Amino acid sequence: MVDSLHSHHNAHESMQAPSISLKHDFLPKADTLFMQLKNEVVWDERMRARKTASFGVAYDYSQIRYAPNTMPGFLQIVCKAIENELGFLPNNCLLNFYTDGNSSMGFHSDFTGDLAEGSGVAIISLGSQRQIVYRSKADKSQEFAYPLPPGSLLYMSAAIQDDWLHAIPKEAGAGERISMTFRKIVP
Ligand SMILES: O=C(O)CCC(=O)C(=O)O
Ligand SMILES: [Fe+2]
Repeated sequence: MVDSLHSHHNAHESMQAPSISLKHDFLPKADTLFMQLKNEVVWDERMRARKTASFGVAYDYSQIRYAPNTMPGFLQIVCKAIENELGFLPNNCLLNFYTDGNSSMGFHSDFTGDLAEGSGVAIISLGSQRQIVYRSKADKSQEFAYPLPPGSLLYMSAAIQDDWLHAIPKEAGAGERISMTFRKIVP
């Protein structure tokens, strides 16, 4: 099922929800992939708030440079599934490992200047369910929260980043979560 909410670019836009799309049960066997990534990935610990890893083309993210890294076959399959669903083939997958409910990501917008024309950011969630919260840049009081169950696919167009910040807030009691963020980067 796809929940797609389209904002109308008018004066009341801040009252509209962000035009993300969220598809539940996109990825089968989310638990298996979670365990495989958790155990087999060489996690980068340069960041304080969470562990990360990058596959595919080199990528600069959050002031950290990730070297090019071969995309393993099982991630190439996920990239193909995303191409089927969203119409672009990602060439980078950045993983975020939130070890517990204290791991978080503060409000930010993703840089879109290096994304291929017509593509945005796709996020597959694995492990413990967390919420993503969108906050309107025009009216900070406007916030919209969406639960991200394991196996779900969230898509944000590049344009959403102009009008909205997003965050993964701390959540007491949450367990381990891995998010897989996919981009088609133009070198
Ligand atoms: O972990 C998530 O679902 C959000 C990731 C994110 O916003 C990012 O990597 O920029
Ligand atoms: Fe982000």
